[in-house]
Amino acid sequence: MITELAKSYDTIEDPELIRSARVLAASLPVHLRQFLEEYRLEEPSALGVIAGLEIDESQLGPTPRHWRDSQYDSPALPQEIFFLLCGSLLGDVFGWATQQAGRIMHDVLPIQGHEHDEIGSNSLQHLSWHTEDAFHPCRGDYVALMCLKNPYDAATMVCDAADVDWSALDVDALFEAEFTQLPDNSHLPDYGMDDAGDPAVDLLRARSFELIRSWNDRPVKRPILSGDHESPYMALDPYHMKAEGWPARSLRAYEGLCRQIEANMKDVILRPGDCVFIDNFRAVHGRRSFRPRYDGSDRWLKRLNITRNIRGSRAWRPAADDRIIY
Ligand SMILES: NC(=[NH2+])NCCC[C@H](N)C(=O)O
Ligand SMILES: O=C(O)CCC(=O)C(=O)O
Ligand SMILES: [Fe+2]
Repeated sequence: MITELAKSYDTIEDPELIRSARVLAASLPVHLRQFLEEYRLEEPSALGVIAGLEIDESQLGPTPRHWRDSQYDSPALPQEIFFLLCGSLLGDVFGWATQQAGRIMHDVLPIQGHEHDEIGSNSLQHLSWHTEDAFHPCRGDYVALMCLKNPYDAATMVCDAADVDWSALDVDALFEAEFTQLPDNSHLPDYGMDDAGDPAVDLLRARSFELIRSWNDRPVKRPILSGDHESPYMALDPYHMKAEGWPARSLRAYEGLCRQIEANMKDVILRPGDCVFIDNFRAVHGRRSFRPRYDGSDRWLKRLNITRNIRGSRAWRPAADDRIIY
């Protein structure tokens, strides 16, 4: 089915394909749809894995040197479609104007020159654990990763909120709007920008970069936890947090949470064909360091952001069916 579908599209970014995704997903096997629906509704785990998708590495060809080189003629288009359909059963996929040139399907791969930068395309330096897009009020409910290659078993790290002993923490303090979360580096023009080839889009993107940059100067105070006090949702990216001026109680509560998260972090090694859905409210994640090769055989993942409430970002999008947040 996905091989047939792939013949009709040039790129996964085709708005017609993205718009049809949930309708097309109705043709996926019922046990798969059931699995994703239970994962979404019951929250049995912060991690849902669909394994067994066929990947022929010889057919994939070399890992691109940059996400910029991957959008057209993708050798993995059938797999990308499968991943899109599965993700669309959890919610609506979306992208950021300020990340990977406003694409919806991201690449996670090591980029030459980024080895020691704090960004997903680094390698020799670990990627410190975080909530995906923690700084943004429109952050996704899920961040999904599909593995195409991982020859040296670089580990993704995940901490499930279910493994945190909330009774030992000052949960009430973490529900208070006392915490400053700054934008992460992947939304900086240096990393995320590319020419759209359309002056109107380029102008909108420039405004979006400027808005996000302005949050560095005037950080908003927000809670780290939300939802149920016994089994809370969390949003934090400590690398991009500034503890300056926080009340002593808030700081203590935050440090206690970070210690627990670090103690409960687990390695998950993605294998080619694994589609991993991370609950971005119930887990934080990161990645261990590895040595990149830059010879075409490097680790290569695809990434999707998924929201259960696309209307929540309507003020940030030019049209109801536009999936890019500006
Ligand atoms: N601590 C961090 N580095 N947070 C940001 C995470 C990486 C970011 N999502 C990226 O695409 O690169
Ligand atoms: O590479 C991984 O396994 C995770 C990447 C990630 O968390 C990110 O790019 O934000
Ligand atoms: Fe991430």
